[in-house]
Amino acid sequence: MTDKASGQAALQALLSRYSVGPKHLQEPGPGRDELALMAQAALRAPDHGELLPFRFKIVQGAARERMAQLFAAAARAAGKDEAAAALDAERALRPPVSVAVLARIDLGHPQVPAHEQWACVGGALSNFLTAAHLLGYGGKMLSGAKVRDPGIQAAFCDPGETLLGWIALGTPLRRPAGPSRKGGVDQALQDWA
Ligand SMILES: Cc1cc2nc3c(=O)[nH]c(=O)nc-3n(C[C@H](O)[C@H](O)[C@H](O)COP(=O)(O)O)c2cc1C
Repeated sequence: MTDKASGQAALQALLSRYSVGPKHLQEPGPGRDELALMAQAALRAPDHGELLPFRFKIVQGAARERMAQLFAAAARAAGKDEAAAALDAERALRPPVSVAVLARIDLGHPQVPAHEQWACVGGALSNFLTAAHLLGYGGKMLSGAKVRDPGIQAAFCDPGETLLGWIALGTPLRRPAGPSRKGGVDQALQDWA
């Protein structure tokens, strides 16, 4: 429990979170301690059986170059031309920090079905993004067909893991403030009778 005043302030801050795409991110990205706080927030997602069905992998510094090469190779493998491959490589280099999101779903778990584990992964991802926002960073979860590229999967995943994509993180150039195209509370919250 938090006291009401600080809870209201935190809630207002949460309600102002919108995704900020890589085009609108600049240096500096979050540091190691801030990323650890984001991971701590992710760990507060409801997790039936405490299975920890997610992992985050930080891509920063020189690792961004390596990821850019992988993105370009995946683009070529998908039949894209050199200009398109260069654009895909740029996607790895543009955000100051990217964080790969991996799910490890135990399909044979006796108590916790796969959909409950996926719900935890979604909660973790959302908490991570919210923590980034509360620390003053912008972020956006991005995927694309490249998450299914065998070379990229081999580079990021242990056996049995699924690559969801990457959270692009950095200092926002602007604060997006909706409105979202999504439906509102009346669609999301209904009475059951
Ligand atoms: C797993 C996952 C993958 C996503 N991949 C993409 C993507 O490749 N491109 C994209 O524009 N949005 C993608 N999105 C959606 C954005 O991250 C974002 O949620 C959406 O633009 C809505 O913005 P909002 O977070 O401000 O509501 C993805 C979301 C999730 C959860």
